[in-house]
Amino acid sequence: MGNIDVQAFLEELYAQGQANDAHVQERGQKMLNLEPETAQFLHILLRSTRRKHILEIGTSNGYSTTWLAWAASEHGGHVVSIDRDPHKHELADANLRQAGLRELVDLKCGDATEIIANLSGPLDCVFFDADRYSAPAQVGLLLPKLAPDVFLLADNVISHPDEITGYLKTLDELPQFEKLVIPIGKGLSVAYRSA
Ligand SMILES: C[S@@+](CC[C@H](N)C(=O)[O-])C[C@H]1O[C@@H](n2cnc3c(N)ncnc32)[C@H](O)[C@@H]1O
Repeated sequence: MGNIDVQAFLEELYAQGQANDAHVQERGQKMLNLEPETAQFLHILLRSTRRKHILEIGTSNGYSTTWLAWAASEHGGHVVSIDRDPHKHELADANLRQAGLRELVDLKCGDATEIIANLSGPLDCVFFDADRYSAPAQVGLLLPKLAPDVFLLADNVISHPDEITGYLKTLDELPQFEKLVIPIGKGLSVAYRSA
């Protein structure tokens, strides 16, 4: 991972994202980074449970991806992260290089549902942070690719309750999963199935 101070890098990257989002008008140009406390919670969760095969849907400029890859780096894991925006894909590439974590991340550029259809498993953690309307179909495609012991995580439960309803309903149809919503940041849905 090199000698970089990843925590300091992440603080700077978050500040850059906030500054960008304050001045750009178009939503597609905003970075919409995860709240730092949510990102840190994911980092602790993934590190402590030694997640090795992590999928992130919604890379943006790589802020949350860096947190996930940093967690994975502790125990030989890796991350696949998807975003359809080529400019953000390039930013994430540069940011992960700067963080010294690029080799742990497979960045994929394109529509998440299409990419997921061709992805191989097993995955032991999926983090949904993109187009919430597509998430139910993505869960369906991912089910056969999930490890027996797996987390399904999704942000924006409190901030976008209407948009995330379909995803939460889909989770309700999966009785093997224990679920809760943590009121951290914009509201994090945590679903866990044990082996
Ligand atoms: C909220 S941002 C992700 C923020 C990022 N996880 C972070 O914390 O730094 C959502 C991202 O999802 C991407 N996105 C939205 N819908 C998508 C889709 N259907 N397929 C691929 N990417 C998508 C957008 O381009 C955007 O960069």
